[in-house]
Amino acid sequence: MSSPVTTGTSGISRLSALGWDDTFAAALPGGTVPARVARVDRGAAEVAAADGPHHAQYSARVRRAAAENPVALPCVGDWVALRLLAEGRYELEAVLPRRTSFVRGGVSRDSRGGLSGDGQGQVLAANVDVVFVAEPAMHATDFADLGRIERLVALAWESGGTPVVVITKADLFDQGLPDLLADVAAAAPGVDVHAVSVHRGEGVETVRGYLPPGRTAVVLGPSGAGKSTLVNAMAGAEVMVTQQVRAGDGRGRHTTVHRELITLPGGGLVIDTPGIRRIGLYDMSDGVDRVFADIDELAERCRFSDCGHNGEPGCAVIEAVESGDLPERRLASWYKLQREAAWMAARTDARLRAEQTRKWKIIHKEIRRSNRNRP
Ligand SMILES: Nc1nc2c(ncn2[C@@H]2O[C@H](COP(=O)(O)OP(=O)(O)OP(=O)(O)O)[C@@H](O)[C@H]2O)c(=O)[nH]1
Ligand SMILES: [Zn+2]
Repeated sequence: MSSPVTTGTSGISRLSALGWDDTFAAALPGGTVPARVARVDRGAAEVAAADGPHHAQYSARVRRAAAENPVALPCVGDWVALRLLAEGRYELEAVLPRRTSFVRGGVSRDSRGGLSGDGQGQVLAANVDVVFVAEPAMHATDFADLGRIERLVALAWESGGTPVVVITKADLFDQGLPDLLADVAAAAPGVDVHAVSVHRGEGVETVRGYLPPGRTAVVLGPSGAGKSTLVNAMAGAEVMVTQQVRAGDGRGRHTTVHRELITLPGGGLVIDTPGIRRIGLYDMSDGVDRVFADIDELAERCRFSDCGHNGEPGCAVIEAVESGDLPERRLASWYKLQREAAWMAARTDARLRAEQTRKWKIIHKEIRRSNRNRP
């Protein structure tokens, strides 16, 4: 019997161009066809399947699961199982297990790479392989911000994807570029770093090389970093709306309103959603450890295993700062991200929250008592 769910060879190659592979195939329920989510609406998704684009309503099961935990909601980049209801009418029956995901709030990745946590997380993008962290060599009157790179690289690791730092607008900073690249490499150990000037056509091919057919990327970075310009250059066409920098303050503006899963001509995909554009710092404690692997390594030589590198005796990290081996800026950045990560965790972890409330009550009591005892 020929079923409507058969996918021919040309369909398979179209699917693999979208990132489909054996791992996803193994998770596909019987009697369904695979598709990738290109955009989500309330209760429905625009998807790309082997035979083209479809509009698919969420099944009752998907809606129930999402009501319980929003992480179960389909998001851009998800691979999903479609069931044919009637000629041309599909239902989105299941979200296939995500390989990577950008989650905002409340949820973190467990040791097996799955998602855990009891907070109200929201998945911003899924199954992203490469995370380009775009930072302009120079932007208005500011130089590249190493702290922002560290933050976004940590976020990239946390997603499960592979970060690649792209220093954009290299043409604006010829002189300092070698030093800058060395600083960036030190700020993101184990991460590839490239300089790009789209205006001069330099470095674009190198970055393009990370996106063969079927690989999916996001580009993170501040507004005006040149993200859209870079994607358009990689595409060889205008696939993203770029913003002319406003006269006067030299800053770009958010203008991208369009499809959210972009297939580059010649292969590779780019996810660009409003959420990904606004991504800041969410749950990222693992990511912080990884981006500060050098500090982690030094910390093994601290006298106390739980050393906070904050004036404890025998602290190898402080010693490294004093001897000049570790830039002081980097330790300051570590403090800051560590605090933020702890705060994010505290905010979303009910148990920890209760414990902190208790702690604060005790502290407040102490304060009140010491105030009372004041002469
Ligand atoms: N000098 C120089 N300017 C660039 C380069 N690439 C991009 N720009 C300029 O930077 C400005 C912002 O570029 P966009 O690509 O719109 O930046 P974006 O990161 O997508 O910005 P948002 O959409 O606001 O997030 C534009 O005026 C670009 O022409 C480059 O290689 N060199
Ligand atoms: Zn220490």
